[in-house]
Amino acid sequence: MNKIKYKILKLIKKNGINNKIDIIIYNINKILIKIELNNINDKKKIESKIKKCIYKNIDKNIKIKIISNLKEKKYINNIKNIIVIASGKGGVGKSTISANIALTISNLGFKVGLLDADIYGPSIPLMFDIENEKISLIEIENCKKILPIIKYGIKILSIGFFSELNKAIVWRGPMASKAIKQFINESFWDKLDFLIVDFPPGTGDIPLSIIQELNITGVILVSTPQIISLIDVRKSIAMFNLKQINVPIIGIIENMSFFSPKESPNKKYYLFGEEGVKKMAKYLNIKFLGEIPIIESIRKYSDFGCPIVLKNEKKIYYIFLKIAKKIINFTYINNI
Ligand SMILES: Nc1ncnc2c1ncn2[C@@H]1O[C@H](COP(=O)(O)OP(=O)(O)OP(=O)(O)O)[C@@H](O)[C@H]1O
Repeated sequence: MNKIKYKILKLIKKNGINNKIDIIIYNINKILIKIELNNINDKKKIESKIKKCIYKNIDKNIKIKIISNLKEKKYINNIKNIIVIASGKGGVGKSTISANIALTISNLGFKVGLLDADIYGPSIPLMFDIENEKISLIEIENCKKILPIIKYGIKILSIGFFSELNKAIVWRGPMASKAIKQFINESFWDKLDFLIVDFPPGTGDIPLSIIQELNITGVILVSTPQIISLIDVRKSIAMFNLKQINVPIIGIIENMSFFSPKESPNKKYYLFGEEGVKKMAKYLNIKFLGEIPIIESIRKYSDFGCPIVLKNEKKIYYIFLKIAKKIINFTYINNI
């Protein structure tokens, strides 16, 4: 047995696969190969190379099972891109940015869904004035599915629809990730080009277990320029970069960058510090996607249930348009 094991290891190395590998031979016809991967996307390619060389050089009737240290994430057929909007700290504008980006991408002609997965404070229903909407089910191929609510041309589901107002739900990691998974897999999104996910802030076990379940195309981080927010967002960056997680970071957005009073629009007051996110992005070699100033109407229209990009405020719309185009470009490059 050891002879065969050694032969297979040699063959695998000869085929240019240098990953750490362990081989268990049950009997001459059945082997298990454990392989250490850095990226789950390499699994299929390596698997087929290994199988090919064993079939060709040893025996084409051997049953080979290959397992890896990284878990394969579920791919959702009808959703082309899942974009997560995350932050280190709460209250930095993650939901505001999720809502406005979703609407801007939709305005460019894409089919967009918005999933409010922020179990700590789901605010999308308020921002879209759909707090009192009732969720309905639809039967598709003998299966009951949740029907997202359609508002301003996008499909929306929020964890807030399933919790009574003013009643806090005590979520645990597995419970939250199961609920989010159900939201994605057991809802009738139909075909989507983009599903924007407003993520719970931080690096606790809840965001972590959700990330492990989803096939995320890329993440966008949001931070204000103040030090306390930067410290927390760096923890989130480290989490997304973890070998076991390995979610591509599309870039970072600086929110509440500065304030310009109406009477002197060219003057900028850096209330939370100047260009903190921009500098950090450069230092960490992360793409800086744009800065959004503090503007009263952003807050006002969100509270009224109609995100600012739907209003005729060209300057703000162009800020979101530039960011949206960077996201779309990222997905084009990544989906090739
Ligand atoms: N650029 C901005 N200018 C003015 N107000 C803003 C801006 N960005 C966000 N806000 C306001 O700040 C508040 C917090 O924003 P938001 O709810 O989007 O943050 P969040 O990070 O999603 O918070 P949470 O983690 O609590 O869900 C909201 O009232 C929102 O309208």
